[in-house]
Amino acid sequence: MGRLTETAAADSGASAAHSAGPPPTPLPLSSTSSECAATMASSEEDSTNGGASEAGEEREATSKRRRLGLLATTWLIFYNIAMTAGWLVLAIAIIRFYMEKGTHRGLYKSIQKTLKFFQTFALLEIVHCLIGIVPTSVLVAGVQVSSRIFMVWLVTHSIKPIQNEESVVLFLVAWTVTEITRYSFYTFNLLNHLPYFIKWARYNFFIILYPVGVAGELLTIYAALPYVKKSGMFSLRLPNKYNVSFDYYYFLLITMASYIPLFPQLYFHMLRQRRKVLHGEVIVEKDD
Ligand SMILES: CCCCCCCCCCCCC/C=C/C(=O)SCCNC(=O)CCNC(=O)[C@H](O)C(C)(C)COP(=O)(O)OP(=O)(O)OC[C@H]1O[C@@H](n2cnc3c(N)ncnc32)[C@H](O)[C@@H]1OP(=O)(O)O
Repeated sequence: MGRLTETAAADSGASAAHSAGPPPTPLPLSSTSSECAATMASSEEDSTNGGASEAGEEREATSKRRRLGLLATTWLIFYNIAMTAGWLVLAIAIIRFYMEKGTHRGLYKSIQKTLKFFQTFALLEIVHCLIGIVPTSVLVAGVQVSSRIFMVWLVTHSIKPIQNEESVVLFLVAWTVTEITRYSFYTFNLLNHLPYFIKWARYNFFIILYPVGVAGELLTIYAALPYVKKSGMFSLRLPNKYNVSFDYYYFLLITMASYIPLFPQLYFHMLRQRRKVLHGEVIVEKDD
């Protein structure tokens, strides 16, 4: 797979573009996501810019909403509120479990239904990109969501003996904090009332949480390997009527290896988003 995104950041041009009014943002929502070649300008400048910046932001937000359409905006607000609530419920359940039991053993079992429901619901994020109501690249969202779905259903749900591993707690906590921040960011952003600390959290927490979450995922898959090898689960041995063989053990090894090229791309994508949103850089992104 080639690079997920390519970025040309123009630091100096950004502030000039902003002081002249709303930046020349094309219509990321009107182009198809597979094209996903969009020039995106920042939605906020340094707070030092004061009223002019706020007026520019207001105009940009209004024109963005108009482009998005009432139906899509209403749906996204509903979706983001539901997801924020879902991950909040999960956070409360995790904290309560620890306070009552004082151990992580049994935690996964007690929260698994909520986790499975809301993480599976997140498949809609790929649909949002495909139909063009959010400007995220299908590829970026696809890798992010599918790796989570894979972890939930094909690893943690399917391989019961690993459910009490500490590494499961690691990715659970990283995902939960990330998603509460991310979905509340989208919600407030759509409502045009985004508190700065949520924006700050959205584009800073991931710096630590992404590596923590990925470490948790990789350690969990690693812990699953002996069970998969012993049980031969999800594997197809020859001879069989289809004349194909599949070994889930090697599939897991390949999946672990695929984090090496894929994770840095997601991480650098987020670093670019951070520069765009928090520091006002103009970013040109395109899919391969
Ligand atoms: C079959 C097996 C496959 C296995 C594959 C294995 C390989 C996997 C390797 C990598 C594995 C990663 C696993 C993940 C682990 C974790 O999550 S750990 C916890 C920490 N995680 C994070 O911090 C996640 C960070 N990632 C994300 O936030 C997203 O997933 C993202 C897709 C990368 C985000 O990208 P993007 O959407 O481009 O960034 P934003 O800045 O948030 O949004 C851009 C614009 O889009 C608008 N938008 C997006 N979604 C919505 C929405 N739901 N509602 C409204 N608006 C939305 C957003 O407002 C932005 O708009 P503009 O302001 O106009 O730019």
